[in-house]
Amino acid sequence: QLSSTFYDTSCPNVSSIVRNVVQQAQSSDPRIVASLVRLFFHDCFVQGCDGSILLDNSSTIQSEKDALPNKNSARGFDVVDNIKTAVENACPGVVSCADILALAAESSVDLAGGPTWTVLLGRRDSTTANPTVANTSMPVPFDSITVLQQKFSNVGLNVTDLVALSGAHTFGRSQCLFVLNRLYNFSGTGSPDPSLDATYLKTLQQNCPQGGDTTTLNNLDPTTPDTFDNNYFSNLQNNQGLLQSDQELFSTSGAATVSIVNSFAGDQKTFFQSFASSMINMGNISPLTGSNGEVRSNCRKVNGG
Ligand code: HEM
Ligand SMILES: [Ca+2]
Ligand SMILES: [Ca+2]
Repeated sequence: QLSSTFYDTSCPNVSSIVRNVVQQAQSSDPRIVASLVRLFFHDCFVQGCDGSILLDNSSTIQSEKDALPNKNSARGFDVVDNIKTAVENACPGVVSCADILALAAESSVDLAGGPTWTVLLGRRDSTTANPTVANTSMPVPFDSITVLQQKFSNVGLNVTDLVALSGAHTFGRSQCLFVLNRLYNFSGTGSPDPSLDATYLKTLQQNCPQGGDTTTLNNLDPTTPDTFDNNYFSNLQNNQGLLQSDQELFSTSGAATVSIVNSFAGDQKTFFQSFASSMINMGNISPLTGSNGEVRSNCRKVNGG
C-alpha cells in the first residue's frame, strides 16, 4: 500500500530536497551515492524497509550499525542526517527516515548515470532494531549461489532480483578483507580463486598484499568505478568480478544466474529496467504503514527515546 503520491500534499518537494542534498554530498565524495544505495539494501533486508539501520545504540536499542555486515563498513549516516534536517525544515514531522533512504537510493542511482524510477512512499520508521537478524540474514561475499538465492527468497526476492540488484556493484568500493581469501588461499587450497582473471588478480594482489592493511579500498567495478552502467556484468564475463559472490553469478556452471548476467551484459537498457523494478520490489519488503511505527524526528533515535 505504498504510493507514489503519498507526500503530494504534505511535502510536495521532498524528492527534489533529497536529491539536492545527495548531489551536494556527491560533489565532495563521489562514492557517497554508492554508500547510500547500500544503506537502503541493508535497511530493507532486516525487518523490512523501516529505517532500523539508522538507529544508534541507546538504553533501549542495540544498533544494527554494530552488526558484522555494517560495522566499519556501512557509511553515509551523516548525509542521511543532512537530508533529514533539510526535509524537516520544509515539512516538519512528515517524512519518515525509511522513505528518505528509498528516495536517496533513487537519486543516487540517477546522479551516477543509472536509471530513474517512481519511488513508492508511505513507509514509517521502526522503534526497534535487530543486529542479530542483520548478522544472519544479510548475504555475505562468501555465500554460495544457493545461499544467496535463499537469503533473497527469504525476503520475497527472486533470482532476477538477485542478479539485477547485485548490479549495484557497478559503483562503490570494497575493503581488501572481503577479497583476500580469493587472492591467496581460496577455500583452503593455498592458491588464488581460479575464476579470477590473471591480470586482474595481479592488480588486486598489489593493492591487497598479504599481511597488509585489510581496510584498503578496491573499486567494485574496475572499469567505471563511479558510473552506474552495465559494465559490472561484462566484468563478470571477463572474470573480473571483485567479490566471490559477484563472480559466481556468472561462473557457477548450470546456475540460473548465468543467462541473466549475459542478458544484462548485452543490453544496458534491459539491466536498467530490471534494476529499477527490483529496487521497487526490495523497497516493498514489509514496510510499516498506516499507524504502525512512527515518523522519527531524528533518524538516529526513536521518538521520546
Ligand atoms: C548479493 C549479495 C551481496 C553481497 C554478498 C554484498 C557484499 C558487499 C560487500 C562485502 C561490500 C564491501 C563492503 C566494505 O568493503 O565495507 C559491498 C559494497 C557495496 N554493496 Fe553489496 N553485496 C550484495 C548485494 C548488494 C545489493 C543488493 C546492493 C544494492 C542494491 C549492494 C550495494 C552495494 C554498494 C553500492 C556497495 C559499495 C558501497 C560503498 O562504496 O560505500 N550490494 N557489498
Ligand atoms: Ca530495516
Ligand atoms: Ca560502473
